[in-house]
Amino acid sequence: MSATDHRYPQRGYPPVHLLVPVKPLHLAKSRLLDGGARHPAAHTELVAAVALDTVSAARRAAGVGGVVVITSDPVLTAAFAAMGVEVLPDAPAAGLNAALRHGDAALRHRVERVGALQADLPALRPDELAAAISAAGADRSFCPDRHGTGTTLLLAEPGRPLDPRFGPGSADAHAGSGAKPLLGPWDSLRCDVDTEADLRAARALGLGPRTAAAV
Ligand SMILES: Nc1nc2c(ncn2[C@@H]2O[C@H](COP(=O)(O)OP(=O)(O)OP(=O)(O)O)[C@@H](O)[C@H]2O)c(=O)[nH]1
Ligand SMILES: C=C(OP(=O)(O)O)C(=O)O
Repeated sequence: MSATDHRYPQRGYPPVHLLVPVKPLHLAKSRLLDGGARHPAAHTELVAAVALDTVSAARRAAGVGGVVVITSDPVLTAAFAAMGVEVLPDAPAAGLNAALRHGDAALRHRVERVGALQADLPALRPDELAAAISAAGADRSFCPDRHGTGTTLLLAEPGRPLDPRFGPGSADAHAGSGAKPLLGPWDSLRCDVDTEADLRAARALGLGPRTAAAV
């Protein structure tokens, strides 16, 4: 679909509803925990703070019609509900892409466009997410992480399935699925946090308030 798609001549493109999957806190971000730098309780607090900052920033981005978290973690479910964020349980509990496909199916009958955003973007700036969504137009698109191998954002074409291909080498997998790479100067959108080095990079960009307090 081209950026001048005739279906959206006057009002621009439909807003995207972003699915944000998060593992149960005690299982999430094991590579950060393996660094041994913090106590398990501090680790879960940090992972929760990162997810909350990510979602909070995403909700404030132009072009985002809503954010729906996919998780079975009870602490996260309560925290997001308190923020007024819709939460879907993790089904069929068969990994990240299965959870996203399930969320896509749950949403697509009631929204025009679905996307997926990683939950580990603690420096995310709403203006950078908005700029990436704008650059996507109505095309199936993805934003590679700062290493160029992973994916932080995937946008389906309006009315089309998300067809997520997250996992090792997902940037190539998404490009191979016909998605357009979004390669603008959006450091905060590209800085997902898997390791202590990633966390330092995010800190240099400026952490969200909950993450800043947790580190
Ligand atoms: N709901 C849900 N989210 C998942 C699942 N697997 C991964 N995620 C989330 O998807 C995002 C990307 O996953 P990774 O970057 O590999 O994060 P992770 O699995 O927590 O990290 P590692 O343990 O270090 O591999 C993270 O926010 C995870 O919490 C899953 O099976 N269900
Ligand atoms: C699952 C992914 O995240 P990460 O590479 O951070 O594990 C991905 O980028 O597809």
